[in-house]
Amino acid sequence: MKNIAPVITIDGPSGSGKGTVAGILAKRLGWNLLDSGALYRLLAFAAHNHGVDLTNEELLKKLAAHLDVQFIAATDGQLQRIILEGDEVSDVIRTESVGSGASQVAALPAVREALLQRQRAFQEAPGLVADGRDMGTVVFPTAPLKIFLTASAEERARRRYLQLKGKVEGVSLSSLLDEIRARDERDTQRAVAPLKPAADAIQLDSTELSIDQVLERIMSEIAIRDIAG
Ligand SMILES: Nc1ncnc2c1ncn2[C@@H]1O[C@H](COP(=O)(O)OP(=O)(O)OP(=O)(O)O)[C@@H](O)[C@H]1O
Ligand SMILES: Nc1ccn([C@H]2C[C@H](O)[C@@H](COP(=O)(O)O)O2)c(=O)n1
Repeated sequence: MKNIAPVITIDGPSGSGKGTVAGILAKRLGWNLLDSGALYRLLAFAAHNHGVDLTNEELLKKLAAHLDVQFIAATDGQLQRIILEGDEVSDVIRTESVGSGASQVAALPAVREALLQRQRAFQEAPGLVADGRDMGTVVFPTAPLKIFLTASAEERARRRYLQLKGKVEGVSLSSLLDEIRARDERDTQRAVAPLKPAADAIQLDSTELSIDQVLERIMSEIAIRDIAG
């Protein structure tokens, strides 16, 4: 039964709204959720804690293969929680510096290979919503619905600024825009599994759309395909 569970993939650059939309969609459908970026973030965070250099592909591959992580599904009153080696890290892995480290380790082929099966194991009944950079191109290439969600870099930086302002000290719109552009460049230009739309993905530019409007568009694609029962 495991591999026939349908998958909806949502790929796109940082700050385009993938995680937000994927979380709401999974809850609405009662499906499982894979936040694949969290795995790369966890690896970068664990590497830092264990003193492993972010360019040491051999050691990172081993760390990725043995990453002791637990995803605790969201409930009505609580967001999804992530536990790494016994400690809750749901918030600390969300900083832009961990994101940048994640983007560096994600460019290493051995790391991607080590995390592949772990990601595919999330494909369980009744279905899976998976967000990331290569969900539709590499991890779930036969998914019946693939969304490629974008927004202008300026709008993505603005969203991130609003998200972090008041929570993180010294956050500035211009440095967030620089970081977003640097991450876009690394994620799209890497040799292995670069960020790009799958040939059969529906491209959605959310620059001028609210979260509800994005969800509405995706729900109509789900209805057209009749994939959620
Ligand atoms: N359509 C939208 N309009 C306005 N704000 C949005 C929209 N979509 C998402 N946001 C907000 O933008 C911020 C970033 O969204 P989110 O974390 O979902 O992006 P992401 O693509 O998953 O980023 P990352 O890949 O870095 O994890 C959040 O604060 C979210 O509430
Ligand atoms: N499927 C994925 C998911 C993430 N990454 C890398 C590239 C991102 O910059 C970084 C952090 O992801 P985020 O949490 O911001 O979605 O991880 C990837 O290469 N492939």
